[in-house]
Amino acid sequence: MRTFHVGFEPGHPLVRVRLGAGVLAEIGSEMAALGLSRALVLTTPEQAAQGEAILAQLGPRAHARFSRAAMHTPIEITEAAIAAAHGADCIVAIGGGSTIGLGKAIALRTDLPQIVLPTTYAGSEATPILGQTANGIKETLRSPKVQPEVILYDPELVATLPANLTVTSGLNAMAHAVEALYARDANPLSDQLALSGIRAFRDGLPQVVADPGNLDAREQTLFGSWLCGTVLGSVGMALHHKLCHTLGGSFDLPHAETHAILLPHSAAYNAEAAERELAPAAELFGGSIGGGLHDFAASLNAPLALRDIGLAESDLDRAADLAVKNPYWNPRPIERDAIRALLQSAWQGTRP
Ligand SMILES: NC(=O)c1ccc[n+]([C@@H]2O[C@H](COP(=O)([O-])OP(=O)(O)OC[C@H]3O[C@@H](n4cnc5c(N)ncnc54)[C@H](O)[C@@H]3O)[C@@H](O)[C@H]2O)c1
Ligand SMILES: O=C(O)CCC(=O)CC(=O)O
Repeated sequence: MRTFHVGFEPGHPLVRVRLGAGVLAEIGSEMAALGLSRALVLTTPEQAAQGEAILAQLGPRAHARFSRAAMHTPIEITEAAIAAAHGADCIVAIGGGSTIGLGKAIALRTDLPQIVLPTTYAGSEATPILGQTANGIKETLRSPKVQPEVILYDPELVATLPANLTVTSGLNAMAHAVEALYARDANPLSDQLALSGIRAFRDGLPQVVADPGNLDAREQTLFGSWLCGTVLGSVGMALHHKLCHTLGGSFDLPHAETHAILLPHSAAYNAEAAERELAPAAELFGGSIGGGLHDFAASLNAPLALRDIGLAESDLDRAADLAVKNPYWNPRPIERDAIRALLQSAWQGTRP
């Protein structure tokens, strides 16, 4: 089992990270080390039984369970969770980005410390970023208040992740790292974190798909998730994340699948403008970043086409309009016709 403490910017809290099979059993000792004794345990409805098991594990250190976490952190659910948090002195979140997002939203408003146990590869646990939705509009903020204090990565928790979510969630994590390579504020440390994260998934994902219970490979991919989440939290994102937020927010497309489908296309869009920055990643996928990522995703049976996850072809014009509406930095200029062509290609699932 590995334990380390990391902090990147002045004013941001030091994060305690533990990684290894069996670390799930350490929630109580982590609470004790922080002087905490009344945990609010968070899950989605689908993972309520896992939350119940944690309540039993924590015994007198358990305060209550709230199992209504939902994608994109709707504000009404946060308000209900804050009511359930009354009397608690910490949050224990077990789940993917949705559950961790709810913990962050509560922490933003209450300052309760967070102990998180990720069960997907999305990487939210490693960032000071919170996306939340009010009146159908999703907004993203950055604050040291939302960064979880303790992350417990237990490979046994991702071993139950269904094959499709294993693959799409892994590609979601890789997307953070690919965009970090050409970020305007990239630096030598973020480059190394990003490349190590991409490599961890390039090597580990095929192994966990072939053998979901392979705990060594699950640990390698969880470590990749921490690397990719950490770069997401450290440098700015560009075209790929903006497109995913547009498609997720305005067309209600599922988060991880949308990332998985768009990644080869957004990487290809930027391939020439960021040739030098992307070169080490392209090398990991046979020399072509867009085509190589497409082949990698196809080899893992990832969804490849937006038409297969609910986007209508008639939505592509509006999606392109929305994607170019608010200008943002990207290595290649954001041009409406080129974005429309990218979306067409991603809708059809064509190899870029
Ligand atoms: N703020 C950030 O830094 C950040 C980073 C990445 C993602 N996100 C946010 O996270 C959300 C998406 O998170 P996600 O992709 O992890 O999905 P999720 O948390 O919504 O989980 C998807 C489904 O899989 C289930 N699940 C999770 N782990 C499981 C497991 N091990 N076994 C069986 N079922 C399991 C969940 O209960 C849920 O039903 C989005 O809202 C996204 O915006 C935020
Ligand atoms: O919660 C969000 O949507 C913000 C974090 C983010 O951009 C990561 C992602 O899209 O995977």
